[in-house]
Amino acid sequence: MPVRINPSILAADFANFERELGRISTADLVHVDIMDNHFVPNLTFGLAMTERLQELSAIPLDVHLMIDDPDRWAPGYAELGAYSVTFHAEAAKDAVSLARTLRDIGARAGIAIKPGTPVEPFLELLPEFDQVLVMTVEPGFGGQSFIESTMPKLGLLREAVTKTGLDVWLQVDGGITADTIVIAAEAGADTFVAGSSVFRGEPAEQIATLRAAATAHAH
Ligand SMILES: O=C(CO)[C@@H](O)[C@H](O)COP(=O)(O)O
Ligand SMILES: [Fe+2]
Repeated sequence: MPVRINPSILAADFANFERELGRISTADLVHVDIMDNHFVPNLTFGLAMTERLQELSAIPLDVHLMIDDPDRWAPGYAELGAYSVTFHAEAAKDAVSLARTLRDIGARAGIAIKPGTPVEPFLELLPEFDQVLVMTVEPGFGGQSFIESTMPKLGLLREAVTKTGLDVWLQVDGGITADTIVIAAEAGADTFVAGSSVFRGEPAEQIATLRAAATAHAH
């Protein structure tokens, strides 16, 4: 199964995004964390900065919205050209309707769940989404430790995706390193977000290491 490695620019130098994007050119997508200091206790940036990243980036954008009222804001990220737009189930008023809007605009539609949110209610909704993001840390900050107790959710998702034959990517985000990526790949993930572990070292080397480990253990 193909795997995808998506570095999170939350761990990059915010004053040098153009240079930082150049350091991750071997990645599949660039993960862009949008935080509003309401849904999570941290603040990053919004539409204007993302629009500029879309212009600068040679690889597609994987937008992760950690914001209240995604029903209002998410379509704007699809309209600016983001390849994938993922919003949180806990914040959305009508997740299915929002996913349909995102797809109509031309983006892949993703739904994210926090570590404490059960996955079962979403299994029958899988045809409505292109990606499910199982958060492996509490959303809000980079550099946290991987929460392994989230892994059974991936098992359920992988089983449902295999059974239905749908093209739904299963993403993990938070605390992904060369060690934890093996656990997540074995559990069923195929799309991996990594911030600190990519930007802390030499990004091209880190991306290659993560890709090799995930490929060796993916389903
Ligand atoms: O969404 C988030 C955090 O809420 C992430 O995308 C982080 O940016 C991942 O950072 P690391 O855990 O890999 O440092
Ligand atoms: Fe993220």
